[in-house]
Amino acid sequence: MTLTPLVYWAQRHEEIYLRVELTDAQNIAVCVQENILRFRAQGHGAKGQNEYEFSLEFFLPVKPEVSYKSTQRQVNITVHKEQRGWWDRLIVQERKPAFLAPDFDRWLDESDAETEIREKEERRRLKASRHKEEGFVSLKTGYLFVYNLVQFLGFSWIFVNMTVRLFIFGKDSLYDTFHTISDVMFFCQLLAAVEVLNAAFGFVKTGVFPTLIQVSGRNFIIFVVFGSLEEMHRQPVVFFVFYLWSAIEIVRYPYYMLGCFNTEWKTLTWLRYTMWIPLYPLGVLAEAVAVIQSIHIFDETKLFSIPLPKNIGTSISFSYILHIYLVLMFLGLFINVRHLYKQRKRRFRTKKRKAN
Ligand SMILES: CCCCCCCCCCCCC/C=C/C(=O)SCCNC(=O)CCNC(=O)[C@H](O)C(C)(C)COP(=O)(O)OP(=O)(O)OC[C@H]1O[C@@H](n2cnc3c(N)ncnc32)[C@H](O)[C@@H]1OP(=O)(O)O
Repeated sequence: MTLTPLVYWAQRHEEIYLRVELTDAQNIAVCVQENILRFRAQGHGAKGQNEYEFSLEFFLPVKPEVSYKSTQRQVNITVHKEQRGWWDRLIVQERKPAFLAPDFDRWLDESDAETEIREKEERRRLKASRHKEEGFVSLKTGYLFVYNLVQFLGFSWIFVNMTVRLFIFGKDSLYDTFHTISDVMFFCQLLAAVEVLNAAFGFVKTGVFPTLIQVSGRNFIIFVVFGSLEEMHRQPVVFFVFYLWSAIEIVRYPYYMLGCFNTEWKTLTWLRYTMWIPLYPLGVLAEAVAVIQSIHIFDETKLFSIPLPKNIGTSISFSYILHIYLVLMFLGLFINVRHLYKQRKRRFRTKKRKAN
């Protein structure tokens, strides 16, 4: 006599779930042919240890591929509907066989199943966007780390080179700073333009304006005042400007590098948010000296002077721009000192709050 196990079923829009009540099922054979599912297995069912089998002809077409998973207590079968939809019943016969019952553990009505799909979709979407976000974050971190590393190496080379040369050649080293250092300084300062973009695109949590002032201020000095006037190349002021710039950067960039990995070294943080106090005014002062020294050279050489129509005059000297720039410099100094003061307060206030 054929023994039939108890079979519980539930459906979703795309699948049918069958739970066959057989413990320690072995030699399981499940297949779907001509829309009929046939099951046979040995196991412990309602009639003890025996061979059990059943077959079901589905209400609507299903795919022939069937998957099952056997656990100690039951065999779970999943069948995929040929077409997505909600079935009125499981099998073609209107009268349901005695061994078949709804699986109330998995039972959902149509609208609940739709909600479940929507929730699943939402979860999948969230996971995908989190994945994308994580990918973006790690790409951003990698990019920032490499950028900061390159700048750190560049400015360290400048600082160490200048220090060593100062020790070896003493005062003489002040006169050829431009020749020995300017290439690397050009490179680092050009690259620093990236910082304005970083701030503009929100890659780093900072204002665009202070960064713009910083980068354009320095680039004006190095490319226009020093770069375009050979007479400026041998001025000791080049040494002071470069030394003051690089002194802060060999601290600032490693601070950012650690920040990329949410790490911090307290001494470095303190230096980053303290060294600017003497360095920034000194740096701007050195730059102002350079600008003042260059004024008469621009006047004499008429470099960058703006030609005027003959009836008005000869030309407008670039030194007028430099005078305006001198005023802007101190305005820029004021804006950035205020910005750095706020950053310092924010940094140390958060630290204190965290420590409490
Ligand atoms: C419209 C144009 C007008 C032009 C007019 C020109 C006038 C020019 C006048 C001024 C001329 C100035 C010339 C410069 C002279 C000198 O430099 S003198 C030497 C001393 N200098 C300094 O001490 C200044 C050094 N520079 C800076 O500090 C910056 O460039 C800054 C823009 C002034 C301030 O930096 P900012 O990013 O705003 O502050 P931070 O606290 O450091 O950073 C904020 C958060 O952002 C994170 N972050 C920033 N950059 C990076 C990065 N590259 N990588 C990773 N992370 C970064 C940083 O970690 C902070 O995050 P939190 O730690 O989470 O807070």
